Amino acid sequence: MAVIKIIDVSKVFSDARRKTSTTALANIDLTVDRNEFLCLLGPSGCGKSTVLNMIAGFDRPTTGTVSVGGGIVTAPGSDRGMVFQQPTLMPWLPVWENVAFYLNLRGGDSAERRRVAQRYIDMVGLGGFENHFPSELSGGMNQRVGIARALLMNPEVILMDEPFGALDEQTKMDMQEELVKIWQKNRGTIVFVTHSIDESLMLGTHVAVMSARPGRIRELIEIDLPRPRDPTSRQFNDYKRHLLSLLRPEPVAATS
Ligand SMILES: Nc1ncnc2c1ncn2[C@@H]1O[C@H](COP(=O)(O)OP(=O)(O)OP(=O)(O)O)[C@@H](O)[C@H]1O
Repeated sequence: MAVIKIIDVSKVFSDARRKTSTTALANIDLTVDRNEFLCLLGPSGCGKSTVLNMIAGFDRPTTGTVSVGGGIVTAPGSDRGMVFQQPTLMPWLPVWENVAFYLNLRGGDSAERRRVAQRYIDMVGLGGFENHFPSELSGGMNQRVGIARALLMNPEVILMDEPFGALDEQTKMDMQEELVKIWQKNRGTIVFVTHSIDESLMLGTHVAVMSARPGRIRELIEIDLPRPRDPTSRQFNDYKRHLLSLLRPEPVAATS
């Protein structure tokens, strides 16, 4: 069943001061079903974040519609949790209060908020660090805090914008494994932006390959690989070859 529906969406950014405009997206159609893990893959500047921001409700399409759970998106909402490349934590709050941030906004019993937060802290493997402050944690651990905070909202969809982009290779692989485990356990729908072919193949049930600006969906591919995925397997590399060919610049027609 479709949770996210993007229908004929274009996005033009206008700069009144410079009197210029940029067509970031042109006529995008994309459907994401419940429990899918969709990776949006494409070169820098092709509009991946723009698509995610429109699903999140941070931005509006110039034409076309984006809907989540049957309703047209007009603003951010608690049905969509966002995880950014930099985890945007409150440095003055300990881990557990960062994770419980949205519960804190609602008020209520502190012991109960702490209990709920602990569940998600344990889920992302941060048990024992509840009372640490973000400055006392590594980049990967802070990113786990951001993921726990998004999971706690129990949103319909989780939107992730290159969440592991700033991490070293080893931490990135650990986090990918962890995220897949959490997704397998909780299910739910994830849209994950990346420019890494390997990352998209390690994670996605589907990969939507975007073309360079103006962004379009070149192909939506279902990834039929067993988990845990083996990046050295023949099937993995068959997909990789195909994705590479899609990401190569489209040939320009020759002129005489
Ligand atoms: N607020 C904005 N105002 C003007 N132009 C914008 C704005 N946001 C994005 N753009 C332009 O839209 C295009 C797509 O940007 P976007 O950030 O969505 O790409 P991306 O694929 O996520 O890139 P990257 O992988 O480098 O983060 C780019 O040309 C960018 O300059």
